[in-house]
Amino acid sequence: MKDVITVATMRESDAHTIALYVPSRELMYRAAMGVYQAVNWQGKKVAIFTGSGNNGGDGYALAGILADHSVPCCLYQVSEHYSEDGKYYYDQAVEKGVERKRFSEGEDLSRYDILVDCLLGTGFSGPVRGAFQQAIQAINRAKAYVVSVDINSGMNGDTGKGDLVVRSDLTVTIGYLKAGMFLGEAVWKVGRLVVADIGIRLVREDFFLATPEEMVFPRSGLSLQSSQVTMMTPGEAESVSKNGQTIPDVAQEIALRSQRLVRVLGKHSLVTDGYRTYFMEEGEYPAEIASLGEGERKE
Ligand SMILES: NC(=O)C1=CN([C@@H]2O[C@H](COP(=O)(O)OP(=O)(O)OC[C@H]3O[C@@H](n4cnc5c(N)ncnc54)[C@H](OP(=O)(O)O)[C@@H]3O)[C@@H](O)[C@H]2O)[C@@H](O)CC1
Ligand SMILES: [K+]
Repeated sequence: MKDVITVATMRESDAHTIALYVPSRELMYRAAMGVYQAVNWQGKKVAIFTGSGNNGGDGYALAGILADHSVPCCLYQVSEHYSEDGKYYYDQAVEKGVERKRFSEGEDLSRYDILVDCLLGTGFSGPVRGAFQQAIQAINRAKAYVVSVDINSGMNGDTGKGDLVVRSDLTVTIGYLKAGMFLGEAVWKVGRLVVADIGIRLVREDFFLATPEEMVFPRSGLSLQSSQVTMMTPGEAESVSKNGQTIPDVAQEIALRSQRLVRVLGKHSLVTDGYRTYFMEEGEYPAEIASLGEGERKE
């Protein structure tokens, strides 16, 4: 069972960890090292796309690590701005002789085997702006293997939504899984998903990724094996959402009011009793669980 968290929890946990335990620069290095360790880079031509925040900073730190391991890479900068830690690792990458380019539309990316997406992370909000749009389109058009760092750029980490989102072959999420990656269309934008543990102290637990056997509901005493399950589609949950509620918010509210489990169907179904909320891990499920609640779909 793994924690799945909201962007707010991730950002608070980052800040808490930085304030009390680990300097932010060290966390950024660990994030980049986590990405480095998740991919076989040897013999590959690599381009790293960087934005203006700390997600871009992860990319600069990765460029330095790749240079240390004699893996050639080119930085494509989509913004002229840097975070403080990002600038530190950018300067290091420059010192190490990493090639750099300002990204421009129509860039030929066909020579690269791996594209790394460090454009936008948990600081992203609203529709994708400016040159970031062209960069995301260029990454999605390319034939190369795409690695997204932390969150696929353009995706809202809480809802999984986004009009223009990087499609990755691999997403290395930093610290903890983010809820948006399991909701709606997002699951089809994320290829393989791995977590880079960088020693973030979690300030609270939100949701969990679990097998059906691991899903227990101590506060309500309800059980997935019982018949007390209301089934909903994501569209049905969204249709009753109010005041910006996300799908987990809606499901939790309905579960608490009805004192039943609510299961929102999807590649990773969400199951909640209002107190504990799980996303189902992929896998073969026993027939009685797979068919649970049929005929009980919410109208
Ligand atoms: N120390 C830590 O906490 C650690 C954080 N880590 C990493 O940092 C990431 C979070 O970094 P972050 O907070 O700097 O935000 P991030 O996602 O890079 O981007 C923000 C920038 O994007 C821009 N922007 C926003 N919306 C936009 C839009 N719609 N369209 C276009 N641009 C838009 C906005 O620019 P502005 O418009 O304000 O100039 C802003 O500057 C996190 O995901 C993880 O990867 C790890 O290294 C571990 C340690
Ligand atoms: K990203």
